[in-house]
Amino acid sequence: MDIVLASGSPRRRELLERAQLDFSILSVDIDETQYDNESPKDYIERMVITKAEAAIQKLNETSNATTSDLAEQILILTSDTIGVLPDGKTVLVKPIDREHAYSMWQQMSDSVHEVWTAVQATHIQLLPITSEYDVSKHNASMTHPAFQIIKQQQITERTEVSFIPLTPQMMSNYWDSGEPADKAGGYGIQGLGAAWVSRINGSYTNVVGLPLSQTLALIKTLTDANLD
Ligand SMILES: Cc1cn([C@H]2C[C@H](O)[C@@H](COP(=O)(O)OP(=O)(O)OP(=O)(O)O)O2)c(=O)[nH]c1=O
Repeated sequence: MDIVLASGSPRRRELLERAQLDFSILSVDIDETQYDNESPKDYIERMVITKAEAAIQKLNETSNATTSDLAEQILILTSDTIGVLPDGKTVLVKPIDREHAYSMWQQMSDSVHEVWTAVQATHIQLLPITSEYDVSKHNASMTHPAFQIIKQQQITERTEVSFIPLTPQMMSNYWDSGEPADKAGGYGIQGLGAAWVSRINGSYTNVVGLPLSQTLALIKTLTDANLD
């Protein structure tokens, strides 16, 4: 079964490459706006499902054109990373601007927050589907192949991250580095952001965006269950 990492994140690609698996990349773009009163758990679970649905739609568009290039069975991996404050409700996402980053960092300064990464593995298979349609008012039907979900499974891994006290100068310098912009909570533990982290409790790769050993276990569960 082919593995497709449906992610535009270079961190996720680099982490999965460390497992020396064959996989390909499919970038998907979805609306990541949190609903009003949506819990962190509901939000992150919805994100990985929506990313998987977007990937299936993209593959189906491709399969209509070039079916022969695609494997008949694919395992799609989608992932989403958020920060969660100790109130258990406030979600830290990618900063939309400097002020947004500062307001998140003020709440994380000299405190502990959690980083949650959800991973969904979605096993899909190319199957014939029949669609009914109306040609010149005569009913007709057409069969064509499309990917359909055979099985899906999710995990969510949580890591505690402690931050040192942050000064306005530190925040200003860090924002100007450009590193925070595309990262949940506005920091990268794998980059300059490491200087702000005094301690972590849990998986490091989870903070970077893909809990590697847990993701590999998930892949194994789904592929073993479905391959001869
Ligand atoms: C906390 C933290 C997050 N991040 C990154 C991981 C994720 O790429 C990003 C959170 O945004 P996500 O929406 O989870 O992912 P993404 O938009 O980068 O990629 P995808 O196409 O898969 O949706 O923040 C770090 O790189 N380092 C960190 O320390």
